[in-house]
Amino acid sequence: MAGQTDDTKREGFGWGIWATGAIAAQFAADLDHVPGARRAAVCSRSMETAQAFSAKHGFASAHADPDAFLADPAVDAVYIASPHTEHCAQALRAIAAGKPVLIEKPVAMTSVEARTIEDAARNAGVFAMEALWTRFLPAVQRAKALIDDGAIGTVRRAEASLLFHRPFDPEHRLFDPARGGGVLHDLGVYPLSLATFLFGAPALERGRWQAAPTGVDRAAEVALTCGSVPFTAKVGFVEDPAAEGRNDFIVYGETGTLRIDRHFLSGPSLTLWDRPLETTPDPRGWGEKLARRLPMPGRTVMDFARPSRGLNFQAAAVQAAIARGETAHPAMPLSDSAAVLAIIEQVLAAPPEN
Ligand SMILES: NC(=O)C1=CN([C@@H]2O[C@H](COP(=O)(O)OP(=O)(O)OC[C@H]3O[C@@H](n4cnc5c(N)ncnc54)[C@H](OP(=O)(O)O)[C@@H]3O)[C@@H](O)[C@H]2O)C=CC1
Ligand SMILES: O=C1OC[C@@H](O)[C@H](O)[C@H]1O
Repeated sequence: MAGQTDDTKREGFGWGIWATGAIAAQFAADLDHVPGARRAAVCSRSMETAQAFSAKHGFASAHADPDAFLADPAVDAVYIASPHTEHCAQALRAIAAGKPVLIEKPVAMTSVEARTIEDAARNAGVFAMEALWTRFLPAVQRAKALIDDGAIGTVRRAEASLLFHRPFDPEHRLFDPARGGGVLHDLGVYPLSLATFLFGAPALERGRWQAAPTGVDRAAEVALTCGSVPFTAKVGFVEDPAAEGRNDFIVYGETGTLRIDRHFLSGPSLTLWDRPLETTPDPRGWGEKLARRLPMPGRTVMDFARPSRGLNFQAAAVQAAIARGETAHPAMPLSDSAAVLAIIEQVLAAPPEN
């Protein structure tokens, strides 16, 4: 262990971060926007890396031994930011040590693993949640309230896309089977989980996918019924930047239409139309970009600009749930995480189409 935590100076809620990659750095930065949060400790596979990350982001201590990290009394909760394949084992280890856990998405590789984490947390009386930050964004919370309050009438159907420019690279975790590569686990969880949150439990109607040269899924289309709402999602890692998707989430109601705008996973804004539409304008077009700045009859744009990436809202929700003595968050229960992984398993059980 490097660094010292002076017990007399420990105030607030101490976060420990397990892993030091890209999202770990963004979470560490977003802790600036979490009231009461304190940067307690970092754990890496290498002490040198842990110390460098700790120094850069202002953590109190650095660890290369997970047992010492999990025994650190300054850590009130652990944020797991490793590749998907590590999530389940690390979460179970943290729970066994009595540390609440916020586990990056996907919470695990399989629905069975997700349920194992859920059972372990419940039995130990320790908090656990998938870090599906999108559910906690103010724009998404507002979208749910609008839908539930009937602002667009009965929901007829919904659709979403997330196609990101990610050229094939066999070394990258996204394409590496050993590190949980594949678009459904990486991006697919966003639309599937959000549809589950907004409309209800998912049931698979149809699914298809294409494989990357490493065998993992690089594109997929999924049709679900969530609650009673038909929902379709397209996800992909695309070679050509021009092939990126609309990356928005559209809810078609009987009296209105609501769009969580591009890129919906970070909830930058909402657009509400006061009438039912069969489609909405493509957010990538210049006309649409201009239209969003101008007042338009029958159309309201709600802006949710913020200084953070948006990981802070889930962290604040976790702190509050732990303060209430909960072992799960009502807005993101692990049963939903398991249900989404079960859908992904059903889709990938069929052979790829290429
Ligand atoms: N919420 C969001 O917006 C995002 C979430 N994610 C999720 O976060 C997780 C991590 O993604 P990301 O940060 O992009 O990944 P990175 O590859 O950038 O970082 C992963 C880190 O995990 C640690 N690690 C532990 N075991 C391994 C291993 N076997 N191989 C490689 N690294 C390992 C490493 O830290 P060390 O060397 O210190 O041990 C590494 O730096 C994923 O599950 C992903 O789905 C990712 C991006 C955005
Ligand atoms: O969670 C994520 O969101 C943003 C993507 O770029 C990244 O691949 C994914 O892990």
